[in-house]
Amino acid sequence: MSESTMKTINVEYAIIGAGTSGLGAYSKISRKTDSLVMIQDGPYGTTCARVGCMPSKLLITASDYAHHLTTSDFFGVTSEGHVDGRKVLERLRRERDQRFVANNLRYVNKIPPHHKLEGHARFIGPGHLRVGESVEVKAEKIILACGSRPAVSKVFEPVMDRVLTSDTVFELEDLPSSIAVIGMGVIALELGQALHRLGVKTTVYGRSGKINALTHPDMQQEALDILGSELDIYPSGQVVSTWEDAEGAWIEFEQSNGQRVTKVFDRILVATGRISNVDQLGMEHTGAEFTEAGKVIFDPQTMLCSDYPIFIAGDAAEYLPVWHEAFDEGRIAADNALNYPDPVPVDRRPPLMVFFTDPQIAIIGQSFRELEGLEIVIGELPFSSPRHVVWNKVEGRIQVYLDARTGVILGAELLGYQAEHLAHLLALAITHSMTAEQVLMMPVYHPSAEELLRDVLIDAREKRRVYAAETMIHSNSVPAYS
Ligand SMILES: Cc1cc2nc3c(=O)[nH]c(=O)nc-3n(C[C@H](O)[C@H](O)[C@H](O)COP(=O)(O)OP(=O)(O)OC[C@H]3O[C@@H](n4cnc5c(N)ncnc54)[C@H](O)[C@@H]3O)c2cc1C
Ligand SMILES: NC(=O)c1ccc[n+]([C@@H]2O[C@H](COP(=O)([O-])OP(=O)(O)OC[C@H]3O[C@@H](n4cnc5c(N)ncnc54)[C@H](O)[C@@H]3O)[C@@H](O)[C@H]2O)c1
Repeated sequence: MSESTMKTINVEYAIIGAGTSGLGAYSKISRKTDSLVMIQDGPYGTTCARVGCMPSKLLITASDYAHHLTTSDFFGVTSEGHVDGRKVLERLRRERDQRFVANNLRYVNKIPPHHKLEGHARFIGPGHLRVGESVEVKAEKIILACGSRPAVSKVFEPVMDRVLTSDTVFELEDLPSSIAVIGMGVIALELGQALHRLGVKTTVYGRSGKINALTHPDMQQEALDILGSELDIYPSGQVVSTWEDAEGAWIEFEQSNGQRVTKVFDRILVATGRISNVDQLGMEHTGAEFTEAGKVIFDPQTMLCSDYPIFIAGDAAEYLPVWHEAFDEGRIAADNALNYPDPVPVDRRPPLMVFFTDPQIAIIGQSFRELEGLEIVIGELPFSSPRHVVWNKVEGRIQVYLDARTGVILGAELLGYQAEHLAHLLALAITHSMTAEQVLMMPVYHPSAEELLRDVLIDAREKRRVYAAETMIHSNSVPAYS
């Protein structure tokens, strides 16, 4: 492409990526100026709606129905039925495309054409982007909202025809007969359990032996025990080789005890984490600063990358790669791009994450690992209330971490049926630095799952009293928490 045929666009703001974070940034900046462009490589619609949160939850809901077919006998309700894999996947894509993706596209379609540019953006100099082969963008301030992609290691190269990731699994015409799920993170457990419940012969291969989102060893072990009682799990080891023949894709897995297991599968779902797309932006041309691991240095309170007029948001930042954080970060980045060179730091919300497994896993605020060794008490109970007994869903555990001196709730780890709801109540309490006593003032209906929250806070309160007596701390002493 000669220089003369190259089109150059000069704008004040460029946003790379039209996902949740990029659109969040766009909605703020476009209210203030017309001098902006949002560059999108690949289909519009966002990772969340197309290949992330929404299709995965649609699959999980179908699997819940399948699971009821096999568990309703307990209630004296005999049910018969079978899973039609094609229909499950057709309905998933229909709901996804007609509701979630369509909603997003309606918004994107309303964006004026001169604010949108399609193609792969990469830096060729500070503030200077090449988009595809024929367009250049010169921008004073740039927001990196380019998301992430699934990591697939080289060991799977011989079986790539049978490898799926979260980008491709929802496009299957029919459910596979068997699947190896590689990884024991959130995607592996959510999709692995859903596929298993839909009748796919599923084997999960982990690496560390732990479900690392939970950090208390008892919580990790209980989660593994419960999920392992339903799923075929090899929790620790590594895939040492793969090959394909007429039977399918073979996996040779070396367990941490040195024993090797070899199995054949129709498909392999690789869910071993995601890599930020920032590595494909040519950041070396920007002058930005990097960590030793090669990650762009940024301030999570402003999303500003060092002192350059570059901001980062969403999964690209690899900070808190969940939807509500991508949404927040897009807005924080936009506000600070608008304020540049005077960024305004914001207090981030307490961390919150939910695994939509059964039982669910939820982590709020500071984890046990972060608090270990500090003056805390742990309220702890099995995840059971009269309501859970009624549901016949009594597996799991809840732990709530209190500042031992002040009683302020600092964090919690949950493993239990519909833990998401208690997790949100705890998130509210943590956001407002509430004490267990303050939460215990609210009315709690009987019989409700919230009775479990009340009871675990009473347990924490009692433990705090014992702690105070043992350490002679008066419960109204100077707060350690501020
Ligand atoms: C299977 C799955 C399930 C999930 N479930 C949940 C859930 O239940 N709850 C939850 O909170 N989170 C969930 N997440 C995470 C959530 O989807 C992400 O945190 C969120 O979508 C990230 O948004 P984003 O804007 O950072 O990135 P994206 O939405 O991925 O947007 C980035 C965009 O940038 C484009 N792009 C990349 N490079 C370039 C370039 N060089 N030039 C131009 N454009 C570029 C990409 O094509 C993409 O469209 C899930 C993720 C997955 C994969
Ligand atoms: N409910 C939700 O909020 C939700 C659901 C799905 C995805 N997501 C987002 O998507 C992101 C990606 O999810 P993910 O599950 O891919 O990543 P993850 O980081 O949660 O889990 C990856 C897992 O793979 C393991 N692993 C890595 N390399 C391995 C190997 N070679 N062999 C075996 N195991 C290996 C890791 O130990 C880890 O347990 C998450 O960070 C999450 O934020 C969120």
